[in-house]
Amino acid sequence: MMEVELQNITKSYGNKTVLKDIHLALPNGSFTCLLGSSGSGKTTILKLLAGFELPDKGDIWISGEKVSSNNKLLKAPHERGIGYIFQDLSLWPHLSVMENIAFGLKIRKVAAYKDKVMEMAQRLNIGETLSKYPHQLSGGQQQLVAIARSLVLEPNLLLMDEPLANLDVKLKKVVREKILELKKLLSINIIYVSHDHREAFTMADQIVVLNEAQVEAVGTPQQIRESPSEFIKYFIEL
Ligand SMILES: Nc1ncnc2c1ncn2[C@@H]1O[C@H](COP(=O)(O)OP(=O)(O)OP(=O)(O)O)[C@@H](O)[C@H]1O
Repeated sequence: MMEVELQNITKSYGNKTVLKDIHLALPNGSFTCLLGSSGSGKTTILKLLAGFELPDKGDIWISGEKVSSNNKLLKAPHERGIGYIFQDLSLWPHLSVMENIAFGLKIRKVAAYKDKVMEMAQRLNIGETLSKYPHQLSGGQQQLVAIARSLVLEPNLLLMDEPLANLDVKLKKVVREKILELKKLLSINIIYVSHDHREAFTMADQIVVLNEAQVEAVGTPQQIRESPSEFIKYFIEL
């Protein structure tokens, strides 16, 4: 089954076409990286999936359900079972780590929220930080809090927009390994935006390369490496 399908999606802002007749199908259980230069429409795809923006044309399907059709919203963002992690983590500075991670669960009135928060924090090795505040944590720990806050809501699909961009090389490695570990453990679908092709090639099982509002190539890292177009050779420095 396809977890996500974009069918003939077109999106413009003013007279600028950001996505042009995009067709994408991402199978269940996949870890997909969207690669492409700045302004190629990667974040726009995530926003369309999350329901924060609507396409001008085309249908979007998530977990077998049509969530938008042309510029009509059929399923609201909070009903889509999606977690979203921005580059700017948007942690609440005045709330403890425990309260940050519990935020969505409390809104949903989940009675056993403390147990769920503690279990997720243990999995991510941030159990010791629960009573601290975001400014008392390292960049990597803050990143893990943002990931915990999304995963504790048990989304089917996790959208990550350059989540490691602000971390140093060592922390990047640690968080990257954690993400892969969780992906296996929770069998969650991930769509991950990156500028860094090395990151994409080591983490993803499917890569989508965007170029000038269109899909340049889709394939496993091996397929992309074996038959790269001229643009991909240039972009990825093959
Ligand atoms: N709300 C908006 N209003 C007008 N233009 C927008 C809006 N959001 C995005 N754009 C434009 O759409 C294009 C694609 O933006 P998008 O953020 O999807 O690119 P991206 O591939 O994620 O880029 P980056 O790698 O720099 O984050 C850019 O030219 C951007 O300026």
